[in-house]
Amino acid sequence: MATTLDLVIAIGLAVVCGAFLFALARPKIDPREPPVVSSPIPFVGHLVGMMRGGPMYLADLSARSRNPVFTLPILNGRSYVVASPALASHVQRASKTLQFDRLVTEVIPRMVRLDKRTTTILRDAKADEEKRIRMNVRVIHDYIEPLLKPDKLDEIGDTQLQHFNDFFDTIKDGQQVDLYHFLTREVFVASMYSFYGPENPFNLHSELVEEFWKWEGGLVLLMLGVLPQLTARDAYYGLERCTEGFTEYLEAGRIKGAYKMLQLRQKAHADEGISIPQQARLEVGMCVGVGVNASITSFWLINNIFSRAELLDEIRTEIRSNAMVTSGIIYANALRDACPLLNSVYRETMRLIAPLTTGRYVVEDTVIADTYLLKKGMIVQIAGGALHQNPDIWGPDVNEFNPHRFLYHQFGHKTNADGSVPESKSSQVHPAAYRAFGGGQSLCPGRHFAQLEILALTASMVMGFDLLPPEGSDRVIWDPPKDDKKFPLAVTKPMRALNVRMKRREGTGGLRCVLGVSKSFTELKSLDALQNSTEAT
Ligand code: HEM
Repeated sequence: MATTLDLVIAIGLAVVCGAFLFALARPKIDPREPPVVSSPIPFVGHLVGMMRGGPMYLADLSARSRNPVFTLPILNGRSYVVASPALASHVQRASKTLQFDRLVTEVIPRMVRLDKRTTTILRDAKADEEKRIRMNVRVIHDYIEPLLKPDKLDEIGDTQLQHFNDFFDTIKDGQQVDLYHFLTREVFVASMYSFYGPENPFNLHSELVEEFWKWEGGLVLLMLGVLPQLTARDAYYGLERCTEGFTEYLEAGRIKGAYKMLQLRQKAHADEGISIPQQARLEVGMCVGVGVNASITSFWLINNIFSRAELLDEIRTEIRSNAMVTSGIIYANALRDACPLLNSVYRETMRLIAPLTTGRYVVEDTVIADTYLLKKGMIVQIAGGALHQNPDIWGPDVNEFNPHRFLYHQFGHKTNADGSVPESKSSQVHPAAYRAFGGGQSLCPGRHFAQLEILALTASMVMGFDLLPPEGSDRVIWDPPKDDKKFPLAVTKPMRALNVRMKRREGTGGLRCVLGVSKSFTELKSLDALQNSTEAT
């Protein structure tokens, strides 16, 4: 019979053997690599931490480590985490050897379950060797970025705003809604209409809208790929149904009604020999970019404004004075160019809900800032959560919503101890600290469109409606907790419904938000004054 001593010896031996094996298997780290931050659980500790704590896990590690970049040993490799704006810039600039597109071609096939053949086409393993630009990068540079520049948004922006205007017309006075569901679905449906045309799958088969959100909501589990029909059932079948919808759309040639950039993108896929059902999967993936982040951001922006009565008043005054020619028309371009408070609140909202981590694949050993060695085959993460939550960057109120943080500059200012925002250039935040739209090679090409649509939707709500407690309640319970413990593929969602009753403000029936691109706001104002004086005489 084993004695207690035998047991102690056995455990001791096991610990020694375990430590020996661990030391053998541990990756050899070059002293020039960034300092290591270990986890108490070997091999998988950081993976588990990231899965369970999401962006906040990296933010916590960064606060503890206080190094601008550090190394996380994971399995038999490692990942580097960048937590300083200056180093983020260095990583962005080294785009030849720290590649975003290599990572994308690893992630997309898992997201939309591409077959091997299509995955091989996307990865284009010989591209670097043969000095060719991968197809997905070409599509972004040649079609997507140029056709989403501010001066190209007239037509598509007009369609989107028209969709919003029609939507607001259908709202019944006193209608009760869960604000999150209500707004996200409208922004998503409008975006699909504007980008994929009136015959888009979601317009023809409205049940696909919820199928899409089921897929998007279960993406992380789906991408793990362990028996996805069982472990990520809703996401799996949501993706299959949306794929069927897009297959029918492509087979029927309905892409002819889509925005030009998507037609060109689809042609590039077809030219590479990608089959229609596989192209359909790539279109489902594109819908995340086009329709998800802006939907969720609109909700938080509206929550943040309406939950603060004084701020709501100030923003109403700003829009009325600076973006409305007559009481019935809001000029969307003036929202962008002449409403600093609204824009500041927009950016501050995203600072708090978009702790997005951007990755780069190290294709060759690279030294950044003449100091840190990043080894080939590893992944570098620019940790948006760590950067957005750092009091050394943003000031002592980093965790608070400060509507004035971006009032004087789009990069923001580090606040004073009392939360006031200095105007001085010396307190201006480093441009690479703000990660809501990524940066460098992966800077979001849709950011101008996003700003246009989100500000337009918000202004229409702010000027057109009061949001009151639902029947039977005496107050609106604003600020739902954020679901920020998940590994972020998109901006953070709320963890509960936000129920409100929508009351139309007096005299705002027929309110429209339009682009008014052809003339500056000042010109429009003077034209209006002229017209009014002519009418009066
Ligand atoms: C508030 C709204 C939005 C946010 C917060 C956002 C955020 C981002 C971020 C962080 C990235 C870089 C991803 C990475 O580095 O890993 C990105 C990429 C991208 N976004 Fe956006 N985005 C928004 C709206 C849009 C819109 C409206 C469109 C299209 C109309 C769009 C299209 C894209 C595309 C195509 C990419 C991929 C770029 C590439 O592969 O180089 N986004 N977005």
